[in-house]
Amino acid sequence: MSFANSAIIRDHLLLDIDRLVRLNMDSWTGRVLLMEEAKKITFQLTVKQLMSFDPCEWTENLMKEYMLVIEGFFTIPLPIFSTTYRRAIQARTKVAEALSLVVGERRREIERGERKNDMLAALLDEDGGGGGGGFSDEEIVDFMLALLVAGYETTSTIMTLAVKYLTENPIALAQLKEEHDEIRATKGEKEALQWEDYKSMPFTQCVVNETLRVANIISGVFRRAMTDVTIKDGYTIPKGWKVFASLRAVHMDHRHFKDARTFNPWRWQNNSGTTGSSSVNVFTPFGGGPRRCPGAELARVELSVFLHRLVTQFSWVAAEQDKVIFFPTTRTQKRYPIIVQRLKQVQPCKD
Ligand code: HEM
Repeated sequence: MSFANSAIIRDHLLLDIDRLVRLNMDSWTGRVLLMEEAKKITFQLTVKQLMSFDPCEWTENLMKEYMLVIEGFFTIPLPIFSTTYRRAIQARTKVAEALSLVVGERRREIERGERKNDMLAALLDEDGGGGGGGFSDEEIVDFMLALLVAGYETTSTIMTLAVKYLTENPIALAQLKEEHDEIRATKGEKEALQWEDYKSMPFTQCVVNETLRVANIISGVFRRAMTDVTIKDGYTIPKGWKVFASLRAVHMDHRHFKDARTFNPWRWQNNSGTTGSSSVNVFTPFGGGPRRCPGAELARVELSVFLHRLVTQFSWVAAEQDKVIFFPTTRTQKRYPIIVQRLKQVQPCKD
C-alpha cells in the first residue's frame, strides 16, 4: 500500500504539513527545545495523515501515552525490574484502546456512507474491496502504531540535526535562507507553500541529503540471506545467515564521500554527492530494495517545509553547547535548546 507517494503528498499532505508547522511555530518565543518541538510537529502530522485529526486535547493525551511507549523501547524488557518498561506496556494498551475506538467509529461512518481521505480510510478500503481477506481492527491498530513509531523519531531527529548543522555552518545557512526568502517574496507571509515551491528548492535538497548522510538516523538494516550470496573480494554469506548492513559505515567512507565527516551540502550539487565513480548506490539513508522506507519522500517534504518556515520567520542561536550521540539512537544530548527571535516581516512597497 502506497501511503505517501508524490501525488498524495502534493494533493493532500503538503497543505497540512505547512499549516501544522506554522501553527506550532506561532507559539515559539525565547528559548525553544528544538527536539521537543520537532517531535510535537511530526506526531501531529502523522496523526493527521493517519486519521485526519487536527491537534486537540485528544491528540495531546494520545501523545503523552505514546511517549511512554517509546521510552519503553530502550529499557530491559523485564516488567519486574523496569518501571519504565511496565509503564510502556500499560501505555501501549491505552493507546491501542484509543485507536480501536477510532477504528470502530470510522466503520460506523462508512456504514452511513461517509468517507474520509486518509490512511485509515485506505486500510478500511483494503478490508472491504481488496479481496485480500481484509484487516481486523487489531491489525489496523497495530499498523497505525507501527507507522506512528516509524515516522516520529526519525523525522523529528532529522529536523533537529539539520538545524544544528546549519547553525554551525553559517555560509550554508545563509544560502538556504536566500533560497527560501526568494520563494516567500512571491507570496504573502501566511500564504501556503505549493508543490512547485517545494520543487524549486535545489539547495534545500542538498541540505536534506547531507543531513541524512551525516546524521545516519538509522545506522543500518538487517537482512537474512535467502541463498548463498557471494560479495566483493570472494566472501560468501551462507544461506540463512543474518547480516547487519551498516549504512553509516558507507556514508562515512571517504572513498565515497570526500572529507566524509564534514557537513558539506555543496557536495550534492553534482547530484550523486559521491567522490568515486562506482555505479553502486552508496547513499541509502532510507534503506533499499522492496523494504525501502515508504515514508522517504514524505520525510523529505516535511523537513523542507520545516526549514522554509524556520528560516523565513526566525533567526536563532544555540542556547548552549549540545552534542550528537549515536547510541542507542541518534539524538542530541540536551534536545538542542535554541534562542529564537521572530523576524520582522518586510511589507511590499505601496505606490
Ligand atoms: C528522516 C526520516 C526517515 C528515515 C531516515 C527513515 C529510514 C528508514 C529505514 C532505513 C528503513 C528500513 C528500510 C530497509 O529495511 O531497507 C525504514 C523503514 C520504514 N519506514 Fe522509514 N524513515 C524515515 C521516515 C519515515 C516516515 C515519515 C514514515 C511514515 C510515516 C516511515 C515509515 C517506514 C515504514 C513503514 C518502514 C518499514 C518498511 C518495511 O519494512 O517494509 N519512515 N525507514
